[in-house]
Amino acid sequence: MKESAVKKIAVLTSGGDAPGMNAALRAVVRTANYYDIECYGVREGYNGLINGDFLKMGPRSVKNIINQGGTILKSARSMEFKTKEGRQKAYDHCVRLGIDGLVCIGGDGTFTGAKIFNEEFGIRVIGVPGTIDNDIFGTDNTIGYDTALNTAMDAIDKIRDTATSHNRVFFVEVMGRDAGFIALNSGLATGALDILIPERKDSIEDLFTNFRNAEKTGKASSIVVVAEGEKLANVYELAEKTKKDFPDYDIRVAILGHMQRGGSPSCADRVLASRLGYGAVTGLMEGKTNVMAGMRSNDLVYTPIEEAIKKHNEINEDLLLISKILAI
Ligand SMILES: Nc1ncnc2c1ncn2[C@@H]1O[C@H](COP(=O)(O)OP(=O)(O)OP(=O)(O)O)[C@@H](O)[C@H]1O
Ligand SMILES: O=P(O)(O)OC[C@H]1O[C@](O)(CO)[C@@H](O)[C@@H]1O
Ligand SMILES: [Mg+2]
Repeated sequence: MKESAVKKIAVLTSGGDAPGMNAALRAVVRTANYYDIECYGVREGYNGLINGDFLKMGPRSVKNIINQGGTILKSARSMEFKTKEGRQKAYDHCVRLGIDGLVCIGGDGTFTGAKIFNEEFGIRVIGVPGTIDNDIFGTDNTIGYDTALNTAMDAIDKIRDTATSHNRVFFVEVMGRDAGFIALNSGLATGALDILIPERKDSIEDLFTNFRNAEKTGKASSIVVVAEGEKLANVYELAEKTKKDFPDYDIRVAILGHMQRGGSPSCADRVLASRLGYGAVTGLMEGKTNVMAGMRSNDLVYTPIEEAIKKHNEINEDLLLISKILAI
């Protein structure tokens, strides 16, 4: 490899934590070490950058974390980084330490911040997609999504046991403030009667038609999976509306919540995190900046951050159709 474009890099985790962030951090630190690049960890996302909360990291600083959920660097949603003054403080710390490249592990908000930081101060930045939401263009999956999906699936399977035993209808809310990927795939995987996601315009009449069709085939219990960001109504309102039209239904609501963000990363997430962490460091070394390292069709690819956040991963409408056909 020709001479590296960076000599001293920093890495941070930001936004909602995601299983596999630690595996990505490990990959960044150890790849940097392999290529003789100094590496600093930044605590608590962009807040640590603003407050100068850096720690020098070497191969042993990331021992025993490949299998750990959460992020040992901790994460934050930093309001101050959204201000010019906050970013100036962050840049001053980078200059003081001689940081010439920054690896930002997080979601679309984290990438937006990284892009602005790069454009304002010229410091090299590279994004690693770490979010359970899977809402980033330029990578087939984001780190943490597979684990969260499996956590949601396991939980809904358990709800199915009790729903079936009591002939009940369950509205289950899964995470995704603006994205329906977890809802769509966990719903398909658990045989949900209906799946409601923010990317699609849903109607209560369609939902009720599904209930009626299910009744006709003798279905005695049902699960409806609803993304947190569903626009039609939240799970409690959906349950209330349904009860009005179907007074005989015994309805319950379950919100899976933050359990979906925790836990040991799946094999797929650990492999993805290792490959993208490696790709982030080698990308910076090759002089890449303002891009995200992603995995598409099993290949490491770099996408401009602008595209990664603007294009948003597309929902596969076929999955909704398949789910509808198979659920009744
Ligand atoms: N417009 C912006 N300008 C500067 N910084 C930003 C901007 N948007 C987001 N950030 C920074 O990125 C952080 C993380 O963003 P956000 O809270 O949206 O999470 P995320 O990275 O999208 O992850 P997830 O959606 O998985 O929780 C914000 O708290 C903020 O510090
Ligand atoms: O933990 P917080 O800050 O309430 O954020 C919750 C949001 O974060 C996410 O889990 C993504 O990290 C979204 O799915 C969810 O809407
Ligand atoms: Mg986000």
